Amino acid sequence: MATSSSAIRTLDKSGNEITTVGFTRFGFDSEVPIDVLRSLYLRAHYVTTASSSDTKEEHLEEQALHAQFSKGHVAYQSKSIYHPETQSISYTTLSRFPPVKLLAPSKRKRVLVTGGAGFVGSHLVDRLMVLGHEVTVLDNFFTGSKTTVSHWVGHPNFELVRHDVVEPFMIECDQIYHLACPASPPHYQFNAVKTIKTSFMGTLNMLGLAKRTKARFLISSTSEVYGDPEVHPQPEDYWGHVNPIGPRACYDEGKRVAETLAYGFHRQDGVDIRVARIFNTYGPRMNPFDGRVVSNFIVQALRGEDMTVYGDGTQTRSFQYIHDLVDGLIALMNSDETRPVNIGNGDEFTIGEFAELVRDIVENVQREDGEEPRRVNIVYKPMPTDDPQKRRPDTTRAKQVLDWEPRWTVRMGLEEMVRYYKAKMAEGGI
Ligand SMILES: O=c1ccn([C@@H]2O[C@H](COP(=O)(O)OP(=O)(O)O[C@H]3OC[C@@H](O)[C@H](O)[C@H]3O)[C@@H](O)[C@H]2O)c(=O)[nH]1
Repeated sequence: MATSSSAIRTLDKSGNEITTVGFTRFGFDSEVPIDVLRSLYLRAHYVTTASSSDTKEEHLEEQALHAQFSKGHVAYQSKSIYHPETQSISYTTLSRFPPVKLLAPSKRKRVLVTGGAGFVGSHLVDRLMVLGHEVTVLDNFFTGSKTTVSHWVGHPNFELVRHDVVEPFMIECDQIYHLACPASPPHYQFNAVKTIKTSFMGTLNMLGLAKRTKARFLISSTSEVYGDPEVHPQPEDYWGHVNPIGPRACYDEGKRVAETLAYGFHRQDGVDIRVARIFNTYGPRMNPFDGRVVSNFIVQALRGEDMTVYGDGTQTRSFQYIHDLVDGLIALMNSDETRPVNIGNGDEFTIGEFAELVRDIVENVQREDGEEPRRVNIVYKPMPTDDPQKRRPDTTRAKQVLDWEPRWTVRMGLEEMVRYYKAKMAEGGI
């Protein structure tokens, strides 16, 4: 097994090295070393029984890619074995779980994460687990995947339940992060009725649970509640500009009604609610084929395919890295703020500029890895109906009430995500 660990240095917006993510806010410590998290999302999923020298070389390369990040956390690597001759895998669990904090019972929370096997959910779960809490994941695996959290299966603090939130669910818990809902436009439009049903009935069921158990309830709302905004950047008191009958309505109107439900339960029944309006977020474990712009662009550039810009590429988005979002969600959950709070990064790009940035970063990473990059073309495709023209969060409230602001530059986050997809490709996962 390769032991190279020339770890990649990640610098934050002020030029300081990022070695940990999280912080202590409102008496809740969310800080964990970034290497431990990386060892979970950048770990190799299996080792190969090398029958040919070719396979062995490929495998060593792939191990080296993972090792660059995980600084030798090999103790937590899977020992599953891939047999190339028969194209089969002998699965094992992790050789050892990563250490989790030993918390006093008064500090240990029982946390329910709906949609915990999705992109955002799985990173939140990793963080809460390493911090020493008891975590239950509910997921119907429609867009989430068991593999995103399978490294915790069997841990005494962890439980994974296949369940669809449109059906009621009962459990004792202290905090509920309600994330369950497809989030990528092609996925949420695939079955529009199911999407709005998930937002409405799922949120109704989980608010009912919060009411019964007196758990604190955080809903993951979205920048899409602002629709195609006429105010820029978007503050939380902007009511939005949403087409109630368009193809995006199942998601944006669904999230708006979910917020309405949350405030209904808050006012009528005293449910302790938190509302996070999440802006475009990207990072490892995003499904490479979920159709959103960051995953599409990186996968296209890595495969040497044309990068598809929709419309003329003048529409804008502001992109936040997953660890900043998780910091913001945990800070909000543990704060006293019951008003909606935007969680997003203010670095705004036109989609045309963003395509060029992603292409440059992919080429740089390929060069650093000693490969000859092949310049891909940027091509233009029709603009989807009701695609918002501009989007940037006003994060004044998050700064004031949570003392939170994004630390990751878009470049740093993209580099890590490109390396993650590269490693997945080397492993045959893409
Ligand atoms: O291949 C692509 C994909 C997307 N795009 C464009 O890139 C922009 C961003 O598209 P995405 O699909 O990534 O995301 P959107 O901003 O449209 O929606 C997102 O908003 C916030 C979240 O709540 C959701 O995750 C998602 O709905 C859009 O203008 C889209 O048309 C491309 O130009 N090319």
